[in-house]
Amino acid sequence: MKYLDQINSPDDLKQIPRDELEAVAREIRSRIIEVVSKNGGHLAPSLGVVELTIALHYVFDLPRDTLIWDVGHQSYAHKLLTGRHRTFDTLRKYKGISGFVKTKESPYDALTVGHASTSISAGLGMCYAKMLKQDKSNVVSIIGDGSMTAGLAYEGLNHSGDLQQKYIVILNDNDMSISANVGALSSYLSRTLSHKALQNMRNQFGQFLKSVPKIGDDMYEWAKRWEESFKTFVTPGMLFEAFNFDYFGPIDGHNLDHLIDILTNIKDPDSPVLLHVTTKKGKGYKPAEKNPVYFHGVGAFAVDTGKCPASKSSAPPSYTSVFGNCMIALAKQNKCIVAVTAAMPEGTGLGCFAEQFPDRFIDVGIAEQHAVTFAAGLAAKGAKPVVAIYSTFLQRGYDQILHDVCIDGLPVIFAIDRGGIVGEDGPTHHGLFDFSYLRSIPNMTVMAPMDENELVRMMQTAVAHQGPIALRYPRGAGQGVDVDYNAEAVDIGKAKVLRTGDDLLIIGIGRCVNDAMEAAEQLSAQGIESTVVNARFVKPLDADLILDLAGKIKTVVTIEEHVLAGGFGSAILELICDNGLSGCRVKRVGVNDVFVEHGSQSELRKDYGIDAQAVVAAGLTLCREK
Ligand SMILES: Cc1ncc(C[n+]2csc(CCOP(=O)(O)OP(=O)(O)O)c2C)c(N)n1
Ligand SMILES: CC(=O)[C@@H](O)[C@H](O)COP(=O)(O)O
Ligand SMILES: [Mg+2]
Repeated sequence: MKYLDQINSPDDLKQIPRDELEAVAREIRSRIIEVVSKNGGHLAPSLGVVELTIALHYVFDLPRDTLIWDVGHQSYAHKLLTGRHRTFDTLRKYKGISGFVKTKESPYDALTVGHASTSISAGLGMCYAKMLKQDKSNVVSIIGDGSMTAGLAYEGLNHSGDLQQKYIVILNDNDMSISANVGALSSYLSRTLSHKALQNMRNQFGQFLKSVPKIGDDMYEWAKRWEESFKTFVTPGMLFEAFNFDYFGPIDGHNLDHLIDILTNIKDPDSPVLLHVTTKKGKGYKPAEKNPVYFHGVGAFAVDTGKCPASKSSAPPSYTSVFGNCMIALAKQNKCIVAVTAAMPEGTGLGCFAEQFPDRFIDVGIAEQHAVTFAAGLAAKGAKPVVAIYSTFLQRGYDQILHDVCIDGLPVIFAIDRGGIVGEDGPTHHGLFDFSYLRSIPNMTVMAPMDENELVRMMQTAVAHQGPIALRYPRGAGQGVDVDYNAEAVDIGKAKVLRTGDDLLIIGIGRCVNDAMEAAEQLSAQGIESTVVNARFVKPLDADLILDLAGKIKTVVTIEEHVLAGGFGSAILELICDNGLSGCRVKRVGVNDVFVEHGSQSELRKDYGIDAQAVVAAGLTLCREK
């Protein structure tokens, strides 16, 4: 590619004549579409910021100046301009480059991101650290309108206005989150001239007014009020002006010349500046422009049609789709059921629910803390809220779960999707900590289904339960079992023996129960007969059953798609130890004390040892030591 082949850093970009940058943008779009059509990824967000990315790399002195991309899912152009054009084919692939901004990957990646709305707080911190070192280089955070719905963003804005650091925030407003954006963020009508000279003239005029004897101050205040009311009327940047940011915009985020001029004007600010740019999500690829929701995060697709290969009809339904169908069935029976999502209606399978029960479907935006406490309020007044939030994003609402739901034991259901290894999104998105962060909270019940039919049964259990309860299930296809949406509930704290054998006890939780069964078959072929238990509950454990079996068999293997620290296996160890079961030896299969990288779920499960082979190895070791 004529331009990308010669760009290994932003300095190379600066050598390109300004009137050829549009051609660079075309090449970048073509490269992004080419690779994402094969690897999958966040196409629409990245296509929407191609010009903005070029302008930022053209104006600022990277990596001395610091760019912080919020979420980082829109960073493909940034990667292509910072030496990753030749490795871009490995995007999101196992041991390839990440689909998000990642400090380990490049000196141009200032912060590892993936969870939304962190860029303002982190950027302010970087500003302050630079100030302490008399480092006058710029810090620029780029945050989307969807990510501006999170409270954390306002905490950062509020503090920025107080610290008055030399800081630039760019609001990339494409009027979309993953779905249509929610919340009161107003659409912006006009723009404020940003030219520094005009800003200087404004300041000089103010000084002149103040200098007029006797009436100067009053005239200045009057002029100031007039300007504020004009700006408030014409460019409602008042939200940001209230945070002591100088607001500029909104400007066309696809007009390269305009962007370069304005960024040049606002560079090296004397106080916090917010530049509001409007962009089109999916810009430059018609299917993505037409359907930015679908192309927000997409699998492999045919470039000419924009169509993804039809999923094999034989593929089992996803846990997510079964959850969505189950919610509709339950809501028909129970008028109290209300679904709450944090900006992920499609991802959590609630799209159809929202259509059928619009009054009982609430999307709070990217506001997981609010979602949980809002649900606590719903429950406190008789509703039966189902909070559907991915495991990794629910981490953001931990205190709200503990403080606002569990202390009072309010009947909130947590439908925790993406539990376990999620695959290509990598370490910022794997849901590997929820057993630990939930089971330590009094009044909380934690369960995980072994298959999609058991998910339905556990949802029945959850709706009937009069207290906080969480069920956690994985990303992707189910086990291919029949699903009975009228199946009866499972009894809380009761496990199920799936297979008997005297040589080894294998206890699995969630989808890992299937690995346990596979391992038992492999061990049987080697003369080792196992009892396999589907634990169903992380809390409360089926203590009587587990202690009885472990006391008899003495060799135990646990398996979970979760970190070992504080997870399901730890709970089994605590139970066995606390009950003085002597001579009982336990091996836990789970994720060691590391962050799991990105790749396919199957590659990662194999690489991190969360599979039948790992159970077989642990079982053989224990039995040989008998
Ligand atoms: C804390 C958190 N919640 C939810 C998500 C899922 N998520 C990723 S991108 C996104 C929408 C972001 O919208 P915006 O900031 O406007 O960026 P755009 O995709 O429009 O460029 C959401 C909800 C996340 N990454 N982090
Ligand atoms: C960027 C982001 O956080 C989301 O788009 C996330 O990647 C969605 O994950 P799923 O693809 O599992 O719904
Ligand atoms: Mg957006």
